[in-house]
Amino acid sequence: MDARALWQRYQDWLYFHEGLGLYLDVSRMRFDDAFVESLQPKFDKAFADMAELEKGAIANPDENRMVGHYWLRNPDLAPSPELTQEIVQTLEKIEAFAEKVQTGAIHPPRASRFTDVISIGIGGSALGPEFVAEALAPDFPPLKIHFIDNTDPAGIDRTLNHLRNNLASTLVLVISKSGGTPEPRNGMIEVKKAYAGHNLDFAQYAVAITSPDSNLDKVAKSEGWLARFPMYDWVGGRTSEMSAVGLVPAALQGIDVRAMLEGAKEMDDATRIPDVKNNPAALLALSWYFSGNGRGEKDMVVLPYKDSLLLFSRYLQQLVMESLGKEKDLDGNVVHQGIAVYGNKGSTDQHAYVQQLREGVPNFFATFIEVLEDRNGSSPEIDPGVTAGDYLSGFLQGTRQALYENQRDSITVTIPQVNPRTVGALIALYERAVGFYASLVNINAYHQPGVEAGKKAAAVILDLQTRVLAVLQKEKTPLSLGEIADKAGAADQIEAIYKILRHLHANQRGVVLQGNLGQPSSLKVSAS
Ligand SMILES: O=P(O)(O)OC[C@H]1O[C@](O)(CO)[C@@H](O)[C@@H]1O
Repeated sequence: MDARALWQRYQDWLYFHEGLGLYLDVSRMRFDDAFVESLQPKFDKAFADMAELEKGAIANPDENRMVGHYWLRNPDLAPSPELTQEIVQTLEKIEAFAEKVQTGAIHPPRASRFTDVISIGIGGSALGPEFVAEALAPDFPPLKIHFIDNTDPAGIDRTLNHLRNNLASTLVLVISKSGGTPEPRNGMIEVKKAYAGHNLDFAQYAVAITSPDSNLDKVAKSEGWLARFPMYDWVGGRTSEMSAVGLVPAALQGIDVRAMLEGAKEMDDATRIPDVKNNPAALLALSWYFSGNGRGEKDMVVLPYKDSLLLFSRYLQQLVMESLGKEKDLDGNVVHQGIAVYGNKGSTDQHAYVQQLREGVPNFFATFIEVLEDRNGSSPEIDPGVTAGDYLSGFLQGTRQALYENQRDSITVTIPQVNPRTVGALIALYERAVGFYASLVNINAYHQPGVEAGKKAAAVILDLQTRVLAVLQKEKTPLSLGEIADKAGAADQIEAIYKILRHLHANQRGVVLQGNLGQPSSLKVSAS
């Protein structure tokens, strides 16, 4: 296509949301009109499915749940007055709590203000808060946020070491929808011990964000934690940023949560329009479908050209891959769906993997996120008439063009600036696009059966560890791995047993390995 025709295509397909100042350009995805036409029946169904879902239909059949994250930003849409009221009241409660913490009306026992906050959670209970903190927290927030989003002991130590002198003024959020996920539970227990080690009463620092009556909720209630906020069963973890999960940490950092909700609401309104060309989420879903033949054959590379949006790709990774990565479709056929997502930020990535994007395996499509405003205030000139922001803008355009010339398609989302409204809108845009795409490929976007397999397998390993340690404690003489496996009644688990013992040995946990470490079968194991 020559430059003139491309310019025409750009204008023909350009979507612009006036209220948000958001543009979506899908002109560099090479679909034609016939393709768009062919997807129309699927889109008719996707629009109808979405309307049902918003009315409260059970859209997550295996978990028998409604899917209502859209109601969080427009509570009047909730299917019952009780739900509407609950959403409104929770938001008011969050704002009141954040204000009291910031003004010192709620303060820790030994300090006049909370200065820091540790947010403990994983997956949907971490990625949204992390993305939003990186994107929107002021340079000098009223409370500085720190995350524990894993069960990595060294990671937990690092966070606690940074806070060693401030623990007495650090609030702790424990975020877990189920209230039973091992990683946040472990984080909570370790942090609780650290507080006890400093003679601090954890309950006076702790806030729970979880489903009412979950294990976490029960602990928080019985121990009299500072506050508890509800997580609703009709909000999935990966779409929970605008529930208490995301709003509590955001509000504590002084981020305008109402503006975030407003931006999301405006985007939700725009993505309700049942017309593909005038619906930005439908345009995204169409582009994804085109690129990967409706089978996820191409990866989504997300490249925001703005440092503060660094974590957007990580956030989208869960939203897209946990929602779309499914073995079976809604009719039970094995389909192995999904779209792989990765990315970091431009122009930084141009000096890393963009080389492969331009010349290597053409197994992806790019999504550029462009921010029109360079910075708050004016920019110095780097060269005559040229600023650092001009470079950034030039690099984005240049990369988009270089990819296109080499048959690599891309989408560009442009926002006027990174602010609570546009971040709320971006989240809402992708949430809806994922919903539409799931409908196009006929899968349930709202469950995650695959994640359970890993959790169950880990539980089996921990149980095996207990059995193996019991065997070793009884024995006087060193045993081979095979002997331990037999005695533990787990002859078929010898490799797992070896790895458990090697890990315990490395951590001086009462296990000694003797022999050639490179030849596991030569090892003799004893309790120390
Ligand atoms: O908030 P929870 O219940 O601790 O779950 C954390 C994450 O774990 C998952 O359930 C997957 O294991 C995600 O869907 C969820 O966001």
